[in-house]
Amino acid sequence: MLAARNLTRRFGTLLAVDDISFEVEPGTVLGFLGPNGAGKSTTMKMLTGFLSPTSGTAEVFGHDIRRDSVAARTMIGYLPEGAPLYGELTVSQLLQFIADARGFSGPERDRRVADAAARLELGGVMEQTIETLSKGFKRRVGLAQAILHDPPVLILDEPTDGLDPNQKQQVRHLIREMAPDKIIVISTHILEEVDALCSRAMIIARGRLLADDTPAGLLTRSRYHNAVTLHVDDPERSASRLGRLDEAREVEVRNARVTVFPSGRGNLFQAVSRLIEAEGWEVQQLQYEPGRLDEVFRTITREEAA
Ligand SMILES: Nc1ncnc2c1ncn2[C@@H]1O[C@H](COP(=O)(O)OP(=O)(O)OP(=O)(O)O)[C@@H](O)[C@H]1O
Repeated sequence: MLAARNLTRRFGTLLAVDDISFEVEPGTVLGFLGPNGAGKSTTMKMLTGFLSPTSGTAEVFGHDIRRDSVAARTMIGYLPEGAPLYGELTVSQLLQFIADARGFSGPERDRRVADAAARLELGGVMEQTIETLSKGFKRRVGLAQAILHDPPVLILDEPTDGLDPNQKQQVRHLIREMAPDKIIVISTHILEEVDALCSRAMIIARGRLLADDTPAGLLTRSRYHNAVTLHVDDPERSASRLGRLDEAREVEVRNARVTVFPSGRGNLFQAVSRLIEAEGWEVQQLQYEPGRLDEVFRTITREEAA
């Protein structure tokens, strides 16, 4: 497994990462969420041995990243922020160089390079120098070098940053495909990505770990969790009627939409549906709300700031 043990990093007087600890098992895609400057990249750099912690450490399947660095790094594939690469090399040269550095030679080296290139669809740019590639292709070359040795742990700093919608889908598909037997840690600003990809999510702000849960668990913290939203012709009148339901705790009207919050008694969705039918309301849209991740994110990170 991958473990962070009291990871802490200072830059001068700035406490960028403040005593972060967690453990991750194979089969997990862990998403780091947080505002700009929260400490996500710094945490990832320390997990990969790229940056020394001020205190604390990380462990990869029992290998301490500080004391047993080579063994730990062998088990990690890392996509750094911005994917810094050697611009003057061609994609083929870079991947061969990485394969050499990872200890492969002969046909095995060629097979690894071909396989990583195929998985990231780099076939058309293999002989192009990296500095002439588009941002999305650079990102994909960065991903190819991270997965080339098929490591059990992947640390990917904003893996879909700069990719067009098709490429985003393709990279998410690749991550999902690799997920069952690996530990994958990604950082992202895209909340829908957490829902689509992650089995676990951590919210980090000001260097501190503020929430550690499944995406579904985070949604239960939303005030919209289990609420019902409807688009009706006369929202104010409907809202006042809906507010009298025993199943409703509170009603809110916003942008001509009525949201009814559950009291915890009975089934709110059924009660709202029955009322719509009984009253003969014209309803354009009726929606059950699992919860809103953007609201949970804002609430948790704002509470911290306050
Ligand atoms: N080498 C460095 N020297 C000084 N300060 C640094 C250094 N690296 C990072 N920081 C600071 O540490 C804090 C955390 O930065 P970090 O890059 O880890 O945030 P992040 O969560 O990855 O942000 P983003 O979402 O914008 O990528 C920021 O305030 C940043 O300016």
